[in-house]
Amino acid sequence: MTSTSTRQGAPAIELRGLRKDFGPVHAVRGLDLTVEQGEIVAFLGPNGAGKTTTVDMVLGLSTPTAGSVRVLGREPRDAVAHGLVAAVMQTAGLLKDLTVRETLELTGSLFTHTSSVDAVMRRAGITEIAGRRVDKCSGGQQQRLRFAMALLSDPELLVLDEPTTGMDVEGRRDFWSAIRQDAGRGRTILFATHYLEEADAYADRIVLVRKGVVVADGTAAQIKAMAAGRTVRATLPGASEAMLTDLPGADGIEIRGDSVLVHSTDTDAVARWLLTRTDARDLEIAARGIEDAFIALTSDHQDDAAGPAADARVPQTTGSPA
Ligand SMILES: Nc1ncnc2c1ncn2[C@@H]1O[C@H](COP(=O)(O)OP(=O)(O)OP(=O)(O)O)[C@@H](O)[C@H]1O
Repeated sequence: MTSTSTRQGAPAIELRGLRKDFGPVHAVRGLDLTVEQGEIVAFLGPNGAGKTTTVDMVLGLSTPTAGSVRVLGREPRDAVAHGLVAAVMQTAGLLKDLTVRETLELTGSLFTHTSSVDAVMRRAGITEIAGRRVDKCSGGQQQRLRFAMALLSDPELLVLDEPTTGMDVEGRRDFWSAIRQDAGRGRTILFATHYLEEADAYADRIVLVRKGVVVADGTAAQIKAMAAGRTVRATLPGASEAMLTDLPGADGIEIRGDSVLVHSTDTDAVARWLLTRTDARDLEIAARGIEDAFIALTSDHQDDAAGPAADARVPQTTGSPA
């Protein structure tokens, strides 16, 4: 990789107080994040959390309303111009009449320094489809072609924005296996995704965003630990929110007819309170699935002033994960 062009020791990405407004929409609301060189970071969050808006600013495609972005110690556009950063975007256009090899040769002709077309095809796992026309490639193969295009400049930082959206299970697995093998070479990778299991399987570190700010930052194990919790289900005739305002330790409460579901990390306290302070009966306590936990961490219940996101937050890591 072109390490001589990188500022020595500079973080791969440094975002400070980053904000982006689109008129009245506050898409990013004061986001701080440091990604060290060599880290593989998943940028995870629900629809509209601000992932793409942030990625666009990292790539110099848009400018912040406030705050700063540094990429490998440089302004984003400068880093991109030096070939230090490349992106794999779901929507990036491909010319459908060209073959895979022709696409890469054409892209390579735009750079002064490039890796060989054969080498990037090998690394992206598309050597066997070199002669195939782009419009005959599956969605997954097209994404691996975009990955190969991104590798041509041998970038220090690779940014992937929801790279596997719409791909089937096999396509996603092949895509990630190619990315993972390449990441072994020390490249920094930031990928935005909706898929918790992808973040879990492929990232050293998960940064969870919600409404334009970071709400959790840690290893997959740390995120899962903070997302851990259980659900208390009880029958409570005539249940209402007003009856449950003093309920201790609830991360979220759902009322469905005469049933109450309470998400909590201290389900003993919840159960005790329900049994002693209300007419609740038929209590069941069950572990939450990881998807439920993710929803709990990023749901609107987190808006409460003393919301559990603040309580459960994993200390922000500024270096590589242990
Ligand atoms: N160009 C724009 N003009 C107006 N609003 C925008 C624009 N781009 C994004 N937004 C809004 O900013 C917020 C953040 O959007 P963004 O696309 O960054 O979220 P995201 O986390 O990438 O979501 P998704 O997972 O759905 O792709 C959303 O409310 C979105 O509607």
